[in-house]
Amino acid sequence: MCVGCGPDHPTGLHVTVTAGEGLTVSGSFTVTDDHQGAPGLAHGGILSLAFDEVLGSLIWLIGEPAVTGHLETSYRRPVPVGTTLYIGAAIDRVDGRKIYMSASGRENAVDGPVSVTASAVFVVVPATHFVEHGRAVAPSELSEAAAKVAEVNP
Ligand SMILES: CCCCCCCC/C=C\CCCCCCCC(=O)SCCNC(=O)CCNC(=O)[C@H](O)C(C)(C)COP(=O)(O)OP(=O)(O)OC[C@H]1O[C@@H](n2cnc3c(N)ncnc32)[C@H](O)[C@@H]1OP(=O)(O)O
Repeated sequence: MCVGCGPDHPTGLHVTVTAGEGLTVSGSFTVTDDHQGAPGLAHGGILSLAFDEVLGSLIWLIGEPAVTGHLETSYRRPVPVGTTLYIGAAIDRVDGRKIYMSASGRENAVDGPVSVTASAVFVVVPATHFVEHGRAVAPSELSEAAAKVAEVNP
């Protein structure tokens, strides 16, 4: 039910992400009428969510839970409704619990014009973070997340 990536989420972004070489991922997000801000254009906050999602996917490669500490987004070109953004993201460096990441989103092709760039600091947290701070979740929700780590990075 993740609003960024959950395939069954009725109003989510349905971002898809694939692991790449090294500590990289690539994702895509198609902007629909549900994501409009100004007439005909994507809302910047929605684009920021798509980037948070793709950047957040990098933590599956590390296998440690982490949360977004800081996310900075630069909007370089307007993104029309109907665009598919191809988002490439990478871990640039790790400093203690801090994971520095960056990403760029290109319009309608992996080599299309750059529309949005972002950088982020994710902070590694213990798995208990989600239990202590989240609403009560079924054990199956956490075990599904743990299984995803094993699947992506055996
Ligand atoms: C049985 C297995 C179960 C596995 C379960 C896995 C489930 C995972 C499922 C799916 C995950 C993928 C989903 C991705 C979704 C997208 C990501 C999101 O939307 S996350 C939500 C939004 N973000 C928050 O809600 C954070 C809220 N903030 C906090 O919780 C804390 O402030 C936190 C953890 C970020 C830091 O708090 P502190 O007390 O733990 O850590 P301190 O000691 O303050 O900082 C540690 C280091 O980090 C730096 N730091 C802290 N906050 C920072 C910030 N905001 N920006 C930059 N650096 C920061 C500090 O300067 C410090 O650095 P120095 O070690 O001194 O060098």
